[in-house]
Amino acid sequence: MSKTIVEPAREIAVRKETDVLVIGGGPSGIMAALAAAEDGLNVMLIESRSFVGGNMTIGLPILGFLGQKGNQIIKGLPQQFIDRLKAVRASSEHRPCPLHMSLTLVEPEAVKTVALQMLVENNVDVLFYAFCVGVIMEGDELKGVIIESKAGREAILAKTVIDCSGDADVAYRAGVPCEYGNEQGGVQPPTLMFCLGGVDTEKLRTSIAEEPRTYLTDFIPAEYFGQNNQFVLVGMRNLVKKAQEAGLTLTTERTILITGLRKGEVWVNMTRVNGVNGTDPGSLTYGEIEGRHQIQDIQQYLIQYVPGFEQAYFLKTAPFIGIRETRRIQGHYTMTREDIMSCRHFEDAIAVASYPLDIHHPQGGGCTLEWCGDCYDIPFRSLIPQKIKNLIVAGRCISATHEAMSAIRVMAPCMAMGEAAGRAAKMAVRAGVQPAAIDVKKLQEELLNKGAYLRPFPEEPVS
Ligand SMILES: Cc1cc2nc3c(=O)[nH]c(=O)nc-3n(C[C@H](O)[C@H](O)[C@H](O)COP(=O)(O)OP(=O)(O)OC[C@H]3O[C@@H](n4cnc5c(N)ncnc54)[C@H](O)[C@@H]3O)c2cc1C
Repeated sequence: MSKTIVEPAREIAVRKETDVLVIGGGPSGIMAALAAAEDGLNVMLIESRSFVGGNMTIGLPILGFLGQKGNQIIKGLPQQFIDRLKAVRASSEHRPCPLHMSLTLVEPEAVKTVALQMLVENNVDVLFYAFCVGVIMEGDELKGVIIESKAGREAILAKTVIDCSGDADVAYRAGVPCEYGNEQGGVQPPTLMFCLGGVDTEKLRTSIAEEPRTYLTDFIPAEYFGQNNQFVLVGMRNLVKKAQEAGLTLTTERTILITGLRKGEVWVNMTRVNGVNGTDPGSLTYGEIEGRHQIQDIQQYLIQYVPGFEQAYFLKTAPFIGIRETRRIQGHYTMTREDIMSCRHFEDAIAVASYPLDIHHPQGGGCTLEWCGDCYDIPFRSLIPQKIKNLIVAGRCISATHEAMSAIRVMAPCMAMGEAAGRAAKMAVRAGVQPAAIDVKKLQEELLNKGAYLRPFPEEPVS
């Protein structure tokens, strides 16, 4: 056992008592707080950084608004958020994409501003610069959390807590059984995103459309690039190989580029740091150091080998390294690969998703993708943790296997889960019952009334 010390017990101030407390202001947390606050409950959102948005601020397109058949499957509050972004020209349309089903390009700085505006307008009490580090329990009931900040250690008490930390921080500390990674404990590697300016994206896309044999892309047919100037490019494996043979250190097999909303800007999703544990600061620091180190060769590769990058220059890195996977809770139901591949319906569906299984291998530089051909439901039971009361979990750390998580983790479904969790928390507080005991039919009715999408029920019985 490593060396330990005993920290003396001490009295700490209760900073706030609230109805609903949301931990984490990423895609799921923003929607959870907005939904919970909709008709007047006291809602607080704690975020460790100085802005909301989570991974929506690291230069990624939002994936998953459209399903594999092209229909829009994420609506409701997430769509209202996109509409607000569109009003300030900070979001694209939901563009169909043969690989990702759809991509919605958003401007990271506007995400921070617009999401915060919406939270403030809805009277959500947002607290930045505060880390949730512990829980307050009475038996198996979660009564609140402990936060640490410049102000020291303080308590927040809440009737219902929603864990949207991505890492299941609250659930884990409360004693909810959690899993980490695949059967060998391997997690999908993180990526430090970065952005280049001065890219001739017109030249890039026309080169692919006109010379598909030279610029080979994965899954997405070359003609697609001839159609529009906002796209995600995955592939050019031959060029990556060539650059590696010429001595550049590239840790991924594929070129992954995302056009920004601003002319000439391209976000690069190509650093990979295998073995990083996103719940350990030492490991995260290693990820940041190694991620930054990798950028130099990737930039050189793009300038030397990829058309349109000849005049490219470095603009910025994302505000933090993007963590794909850490803990997942064990809930009342654990979503599996089979649920996704069989497009499964659930009686207690609270969101519909369609994104494929997409596993960046924990070792090596490869990736596996598998499509089910349509949509699958996310059941409410996967948001309800085992053993602990007063807690709902939303976002990438819900109860799902390593494989199923690789599909439900993209941001549009995370937002839809957040909305459902917020509405469920509101119902639980109003009725004075546990989240697990709310009437899920009423939750589904409210979701539909508020514009969310749920699939019509099939004729045959479902579980
Ligand atoms: C490199 C990379 C590429 C990806 N590509 C895409 C893509 O192209 N499109 C797509 O849709 N999805 C993509 N994803 C997946 C997606 O971004 C995430 O799965 C999704 O953002 C998860 O949402 P979330 O709300 O669960 O968590 P997050 O977005 O991680 O948000 C969690 C928030 O909680 C805060 N927080 C965490 N712990 C605490 C704490 N203890 N106290 C206080 N605050 C806390 C964090 O600061 C953060 O703001 C990618 C992920 C990565 C890492």
